[in-house]
Amino acid sequence: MKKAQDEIREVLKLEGKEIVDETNLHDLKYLKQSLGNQWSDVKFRVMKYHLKLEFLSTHGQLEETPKYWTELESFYPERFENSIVDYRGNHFELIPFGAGRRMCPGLGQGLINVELSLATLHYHFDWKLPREVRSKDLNMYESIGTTARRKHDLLMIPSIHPCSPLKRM
Ligand code: HEM
Repeated sequence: MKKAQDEIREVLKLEGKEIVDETNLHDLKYLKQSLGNQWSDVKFRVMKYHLKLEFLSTHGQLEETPKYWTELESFYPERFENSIVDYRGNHFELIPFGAGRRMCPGLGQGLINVELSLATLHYHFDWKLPREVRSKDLNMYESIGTTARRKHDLLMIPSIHPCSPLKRM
């Protein structure tokens, strides 16, 4: 998370901006790499807003293809760093949008939604687990379904980062 936040905050600082928009997304390389490892359904409350984000996972696919990927049980976005494999249906090792004639026509829109939301949340807030929860004790089971969701909600506590204009509100 820290690595993704540093990347976003650096990109916006260079541009003299305080809000992430679509033009920044192509510079967020680490964030994009980490999406391949994301799963879940995140609900949270920031000030008076109740928000819900859903992430789709490639975890199941990674698990099924141990000969193509290493460290399958780890959150390891760097695995995509020098990889020619993309998610656009050209490489069957990673097909979060499917492949072929029936692949997802909403790929572009879907990605922008996920990247923009995630980049915004990373830019404006630091996220911590509640004090009594240790990351190694988190239950990472997924529920069964078309998409891979967390079986148990993940509760995180946001605090506004000094670079965010929300700090001045
Ligand atoms: C991150 C977001 C998304 C992911 C991961 C995703 C993933 C997928 C997958 C895996 C399929 C099945 C492809 C296959 O059968 O080979 C699919 C199909 C489809 N998706 Fe998405 N999708 C996303 C967002 C969207 C959005 C935003 C839209 C519409 C605006 C959309 C519309 C569709 C439609 C209409 C199909 C059926 C295509 C067909 O059967 O010909 N998807 N999607």
